[in-house]
Parts: sequence; C-alpha cells; structure tokens
Amino acid sequence: MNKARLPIHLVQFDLDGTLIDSLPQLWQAINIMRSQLGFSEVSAQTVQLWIGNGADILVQRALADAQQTPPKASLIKEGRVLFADAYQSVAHQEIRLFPGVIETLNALKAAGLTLALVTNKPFRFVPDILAATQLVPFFSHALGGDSLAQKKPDPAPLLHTCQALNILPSHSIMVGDSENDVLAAKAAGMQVAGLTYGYNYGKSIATSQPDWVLDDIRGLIELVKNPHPLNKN
Ligand SMILES: O=C(O)COP(=O)(O)O
Ligand SMILES: [Mg+2]
Repeated sequence: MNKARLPIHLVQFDLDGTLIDSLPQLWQAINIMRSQLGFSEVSAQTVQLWIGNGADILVQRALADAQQTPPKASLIKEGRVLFADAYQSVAHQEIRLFPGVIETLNALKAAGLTLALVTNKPFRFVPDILAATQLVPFFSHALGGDSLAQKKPDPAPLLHTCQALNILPSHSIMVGDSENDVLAAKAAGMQVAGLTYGYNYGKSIATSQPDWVLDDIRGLIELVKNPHPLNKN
C-alpha cells in the first residue's frame, strides 16, 4: 500500500557508494594491510563485497578471508591499526565523485533543502574526504559510523540527525546504496531512495524495497519536489 508522502525538508546522504567511489582507496588499504601481515592481495571485486558495515568489519572480513577461519582478536587489533594507517594516507587521494553528485547537491540546496551526511565510515576519515571532494559546504550535519554507539542499519544515526536539525523523520529522505541505508531509514520512519551503482554485497538494492530505486542520483532533484507515489519505481 502507498504511504501518504509528506514534503521533504531534509535529505540524509550515505557516503561510500552513493556520493564517492571509495572502492579504489579501500581496496588499496586492505591490500597494504594484508601484505604487511603476510597475506596475499585480493581483487577490488572481492573487497567491494565486504564494504558496508564500517572499517572494523571490513578488516575482519579481509582477515577471515585470508585465513579461511575467524581471525583471533590480536590479529584483528593489528589489522585495524595497519588498515587505519594505510587508509588515512590514501583515503582522499584521487577520489572520484559519482556522476551528477555536485549537480544534485547544488539543486537540492537551491531548492532550500537541508542536507546531511550519515556514513558508516569511521568519522576520522570523513573531513579529509569531504575537503578533497569539495563537499564540505553542502552538509549541515555529518555523522560517522563511530560517532554514536549504533551505526546503520540501526536507525539511531538517522534519528539523531533529524533531532539535531529539528526536522521530523517523516519530512526526511535517506539516500544510499546499501541495504543498511534502507533498513535504517525504514526503522526511522523515513522515506528512502536506493541507488543501483554502489556497493550492496553484490545484491540488487531493489531487493531491500526502498521507496524509490534510482540509477542516477540526479533523479532526486525531481523526486524531492514531488515525492508522490506515482514517482515510485
Ligand atoms: O564504511 C562503510 O562500510 C560504508 O560506508 P557508507 O555507510 O558511507 O556506505
Ligand atoms: Mg554506502
């Protein structure tokens, strides 16, 4: 059944796989960590399947794959430090925005909407990435995966952002590439648009049943003006 659609005042964006293609840098950092620990390198396609639950889980997945068994706590600890050092040095280098991102953010801002960032990436990596991609001025609020005790798919970061900006979840939309974004938005009582070009464990975002499925982020520009069920995919 179609829900009544309320006007949208706040757009919350995911980062990895939605605004930026961070796979090259995450892949590089995972391989640096694996090499330093004496493990073989992996393909970008494999690393892509591990993205979505923050850096700690990414490292755990990369080590479990390397050992073909759950890694010991001491190895995970070592891996996290090596990954963090490697990623810190490459995270913002030659980073690519997905097509239409700047055009979309400009159009939404010009339409008077408030924009926020809610990523599962640890917050310490976020400011350099936003600065390198010239995204800083767009966002009124930004949270990382370690900013609160819970991260997506928990609704807490999305609800926290609504509260901080004094905008109701029912007047907000989440935009992301992962089932974690869709689950968090639904649990928060927000509308949600799923993008097809990012990282979702190799699955189609449509399987999570977001309110809209978009192949191009520029689709948001019309959607937020008229978030009517007829626009629904
Ligand atoms: O850090 C991750 O695993 C994914 O980050 P995201 O929430 O911006 O997609
Ligand atoms: Mg993402």
